[in-house]
Amino acid sequence: MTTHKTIAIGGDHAGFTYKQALVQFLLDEGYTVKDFGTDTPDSVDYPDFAHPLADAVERGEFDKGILICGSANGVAITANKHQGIRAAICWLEELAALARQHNDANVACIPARFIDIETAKSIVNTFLTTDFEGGRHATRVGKISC
Ligand SMILES: O=C(CO)[C@H](O)[C@H](O)[C@H](O)COP(=O)(O)O
Repeated sequence: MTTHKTIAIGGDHAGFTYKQALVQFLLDEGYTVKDFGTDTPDSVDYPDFAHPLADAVERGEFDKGILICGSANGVAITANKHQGIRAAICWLEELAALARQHNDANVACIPARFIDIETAKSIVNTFLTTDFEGGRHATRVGKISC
């Protein structure tokens, strides 16, 4: 269970089934969730879903974002085009923790074709329950935007 947090989630067809499972997982954990789609397993283009989610997270409408595609590369590349987004590809729980602790990541990108759904749930949980460490890391994060 968590303090009430609002989560944006989205992805392409390769992430569809994982997105559906993760939405239910997040709701069961007590989060408020907005699903940015896609809404079917039919082939789509990941930027069409990653950009609107990144815009909304960048505007502060959500505490964190979760993006899912086959390798996570496409959604990460797209989301990181947004100045206010720090999107990290997370295929291990430890990488999700470090993305929060050291990089203050606000979007986790999940490679649906390379991990199982229970690992994906654990990664998302770790990402959403790990705090930024600040200190020396805050100095570095402050230098990211050009
Ligand atoms: O951008 C990607 C590759 O890094 C994503 O993993 C997409 O999900 C993938 O390209 C979709 O591939 P498909 O053959 O069109 O299903």
